[in-house]
Amino acid sequence: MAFRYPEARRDLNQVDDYHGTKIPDPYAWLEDPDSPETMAFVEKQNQLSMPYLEGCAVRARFQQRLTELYDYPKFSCPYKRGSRYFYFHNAGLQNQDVLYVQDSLDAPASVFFDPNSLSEDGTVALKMGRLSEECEYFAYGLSSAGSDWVTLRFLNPVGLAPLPDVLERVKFSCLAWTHDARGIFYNCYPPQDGKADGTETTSNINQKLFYHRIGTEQSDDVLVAEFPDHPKWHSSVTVSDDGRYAVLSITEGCRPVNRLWYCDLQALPDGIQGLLPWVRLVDDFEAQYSYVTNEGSVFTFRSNLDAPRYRLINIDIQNPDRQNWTTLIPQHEKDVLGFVSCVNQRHLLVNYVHDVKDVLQLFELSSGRLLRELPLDVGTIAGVSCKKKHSEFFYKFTSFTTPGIIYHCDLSRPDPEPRVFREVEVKGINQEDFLTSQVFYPSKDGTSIPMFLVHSRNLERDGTNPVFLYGYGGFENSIQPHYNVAYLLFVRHLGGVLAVANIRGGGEYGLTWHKAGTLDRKQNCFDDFQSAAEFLIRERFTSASRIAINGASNGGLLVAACMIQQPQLFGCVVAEVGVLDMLKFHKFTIGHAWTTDYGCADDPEQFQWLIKYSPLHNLPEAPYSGPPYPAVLLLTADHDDRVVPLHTLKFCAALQRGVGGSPQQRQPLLLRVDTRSGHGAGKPTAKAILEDTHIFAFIAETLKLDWKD
Ligand SMILES: O=C([C@@H]1CCCN1C(=O)CCCN1C(=O)NC(c2ccccc2)(c2ccccc2)C1=O)N1CCCC1
Repeated sequence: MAFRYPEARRDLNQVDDYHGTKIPDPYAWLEDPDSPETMAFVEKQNQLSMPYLEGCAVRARFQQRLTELYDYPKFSCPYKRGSRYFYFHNAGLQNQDVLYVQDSLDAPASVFFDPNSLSEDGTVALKMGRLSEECEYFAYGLSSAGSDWVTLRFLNPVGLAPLPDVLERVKFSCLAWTHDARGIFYNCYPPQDGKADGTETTSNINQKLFYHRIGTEQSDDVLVAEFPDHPKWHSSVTVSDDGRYAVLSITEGCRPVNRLWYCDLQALPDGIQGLLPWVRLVDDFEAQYSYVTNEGSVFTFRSNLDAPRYRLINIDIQNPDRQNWTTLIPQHEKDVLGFVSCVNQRHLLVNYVHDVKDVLQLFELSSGRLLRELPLDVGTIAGVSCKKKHSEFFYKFTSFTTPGIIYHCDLSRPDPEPRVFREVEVKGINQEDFLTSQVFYPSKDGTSIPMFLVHSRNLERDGTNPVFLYGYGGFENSIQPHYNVAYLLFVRHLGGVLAVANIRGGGEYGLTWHKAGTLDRKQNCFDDFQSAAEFLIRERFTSASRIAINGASNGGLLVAACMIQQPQLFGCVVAEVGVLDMLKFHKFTIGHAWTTDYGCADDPEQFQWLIKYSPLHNLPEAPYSGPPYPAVLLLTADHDDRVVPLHTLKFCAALQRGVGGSPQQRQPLLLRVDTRSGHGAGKPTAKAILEDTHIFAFIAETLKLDWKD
């Protein structure tokens, strides 16, 4: 059935000039989230989309099964702090995970912090938390309605008495106690005009680094670093394992590179009283240096300096010249060095990523010698808990079909073997029903791209199976196997194939893989993703009209751009919180940080890159007579201050006008704007279940899939 889409005013006077090229922006009025006209547009879109989504044939069935399956107990690794253990737990359907504490691993646990008590709808989330070294205080950051804005508060871990200290305007912040527990390093932004609740689009610049002393007012906090000449810089402090140094990492945007400054806190005659006398160990943006540990003046960093797959280097800050730097663990010839943590004083817990699958090894800190490999199935390490001063550590394993297994290893034992500490089962779904495989397919330029496939064991490769193809492709973000019950329901009850394409732009093979999907090579991401669909069709898993593509954030850009480039290749597109206006993204909230992957339209050459694929600027104009577009579901939310909703609102208006008016367009082009919700982090379980239900019900409806028990 054809749809009548809401009329959206086109302001034909709104034309921008990019280095001589005139670009109309008729829906620019949708950039004001508070205008009555924008609010009316959102309301009309929801009035069209919500009845359709609620009316999808499998919606109730999917929601019921998803709720049942979601309702399994979730645990984080335990964290030993002081003499006690802390861990996050969710009974199954709680909106937010709860932080528990126990005196020993098998002692009864009690609630330490329960964010669920802080809001009726579960939209207040615990974004960050940090106990001081000897558990004198617990600092924690709360965010509301999905916004990136955080309010920091403190409580006494014994008795849980709240302290009066409150720190506001915190965002993208570190949280680092000095070991004397007298105070904490954190970041905040200067006051701004207008709202700061996550519905505003105001640019986030001039982030500063402060030191807050417990028991004082935020207005008395000590400004310890600021960069007035570099408004886009972010800073982040780590306090060294021995408590002596404040290690400062400075980034500009999202490139995996940073300056590395430090301050010897013991050398401060009067303690932290003002801007710190930072020593600039590395004062350029040529590479990334992440603090691992230090033995006295010898610091170990994970770095990509001359090592796109990363390596460990040692820098003696007494002999800081580059020619004195040494390699502790050289770059692996194929695998990417992932996280590295010091444990048991003299060991390094080292993660490698081998063809998108995790490996865990133990090395000797003093020599960089490999001691042993820790047993791990094919999948992903979803969490690690260890400290230099502890001999024991925990790690959590997950995969597409394993919800979570937590291992415990104590290196002080004579035979330190990891043992299963906790394994959760999901009732009602049988791991044996699913087959996970990894394939490699050629992209347009011949590059071999890995892709995970999950489907039922008895799948017929007759070209008729529905496919849910997911991708991201940016910011060095690797998409590794992860447990998602909605994916498993799609496979089990809608007879689908889950496909996760590890396209360029991610970090799957290190920096070269990331760079190959950025700036003037961004089209590689789209080629890789379209090639994934072509591969699945060629290999007779499916056919174009049975393919649903999904991506969020940078992944929303991915699927929107691929749809526009090859509308006949897909049957359904679900674009979540996407970056869709590539000419203006840098103007809003933290968008300026993404120019490291995308470039910026303010630059004439980069404008030429962006205008070629920007979804908002490459949609067909009415009257459209090309191939019908797939069914489209666009999702965004009113408190998304990471990727502001205006991207999706403008794109929706242009899509419904450009394509929606065509008589050949039978599939729906819908937008759903959620409320009291944001980019994704901290989303309450109830909202997550409803959103996944809408997504898969929409896919089932538009691909005409039947539920099979
Ligand atoms: O949300 C995003 C992107 C993807 C990764 C994080 N991100 C962000 O936009 C994160 C925004 C805040 N942020 C920075 O601007 N630099 C980061 C950082 C994050 C990842 C990689 C490098 C730097 C930072 C700040 C302080 C200290 C340390 C790091 C950070 O968190 N996008 C939305 C759509 C396009 C990209």
